[in-house]
Amino acid sequence: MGSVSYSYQNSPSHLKHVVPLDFNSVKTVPDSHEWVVEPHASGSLPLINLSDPNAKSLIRQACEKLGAFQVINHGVPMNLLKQVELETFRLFNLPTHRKLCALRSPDGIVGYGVPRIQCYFSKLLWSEGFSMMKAPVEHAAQLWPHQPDQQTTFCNIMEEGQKEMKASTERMMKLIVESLELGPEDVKWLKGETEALFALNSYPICPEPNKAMGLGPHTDTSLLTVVYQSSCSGLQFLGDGIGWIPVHPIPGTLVVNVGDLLSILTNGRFKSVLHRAVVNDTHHRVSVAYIYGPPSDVKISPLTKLTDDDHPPLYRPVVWKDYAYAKSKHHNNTLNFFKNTKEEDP
Ligand SMILES: C=C1C[C@]23C[C@H]1CC[C@H]2[C@@]12CCC[C@@](C)(C(=O)O1)[C@H]2[C@@H]3C(=O)O
Ligand SMILES: O=C(O)CCC(=O)C(=O)O
Ligand SMILES: [Fe+2]
Repeated sequence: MGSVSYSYQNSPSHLKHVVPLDFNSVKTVPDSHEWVVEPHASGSLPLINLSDPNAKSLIRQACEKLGAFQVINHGVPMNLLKQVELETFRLFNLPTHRKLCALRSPDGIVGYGVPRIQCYFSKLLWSEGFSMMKAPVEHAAQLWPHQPDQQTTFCNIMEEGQKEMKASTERMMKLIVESLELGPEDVKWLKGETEALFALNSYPICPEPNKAMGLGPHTDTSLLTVVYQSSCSGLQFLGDGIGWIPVHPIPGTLVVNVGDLLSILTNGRFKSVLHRAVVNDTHHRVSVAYIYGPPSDVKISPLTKLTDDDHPPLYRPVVWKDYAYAKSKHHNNTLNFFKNTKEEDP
């Protein structure tokens, strides 16, 4: 990958779903990236203090009603979040040819490239991403080949960020389980090696933000996704009968949303909520998502205690990997694809 400016237009067609547009080189939104962006509504996300004695029931209500909320007192140090953000800017501000040295393989999950959900949409997205699991040692060496100190700093901060996000997410999962009047014995696998993906998202400044989309409407495949979006808005959740609810950033908060697997686990009680990220013409926005799922060998199915004769299990058991694979085929219809078909009476 020796060449300098490597724009999407010049890339072979099989790379169009992997190599992002060279956003700095365009003054208008090209046809390939032109979206009709529905305007947002008014409204806000519930803000929950994790130290509040009522946190449990507030989380349950938020997960049942919208499927998303914001948290404070989440335990992740503010200073660490700022450092993760700084390193995220360092990465995305690298020249395009350098970022392409850490390109994700077309069927891979980790590395640099367009968001994996690009394949759901006919129009291209105004964003780029970098995902990792644990410390991205090899990718850091490709991104900063002549700066070993920067490689170490990047890896250390990303590792620490994942460690703290994991602890906070596990605390919220515990509250969720208790809020459903269940105990650790009902979800023994939560104590095992849960899997997680750390995804850095970048939304370059867009000359015509009403004609482009950062991340198109999607639900996450995870159990829970926890997002740090710093001081720039862009993330919006679709509320039933409300429309796109923008999340105005409050310093130090994290945004949490229910993913498809948690919706399956709760037999549909918790909503896996559609969300999107819009772009703007003044700020380069970044966000950091901790995408938390079950251990790789655990089949997720509706919890027995949440089902009975009147509430039969709505979904078939599935492991995360198979669910994610099905999602690349069925997109936002994947939950329906895993629905139990009602047996006919004899
Ligand atoms: C295990 C997962 C979770 C995926 C799909 C698959 C691999 C890559 C993940 C992400 C990471 C970036 C945002 C997202 C929306 C995307 O485009 O790719 C995520 C998506 C999801 O949460 O569904
Ligand atoms: O950029 C954001 O705020 C949203 C990111 C997101 O939805 C995701 O990573 O799945
Ligand atoms: Fe998402």
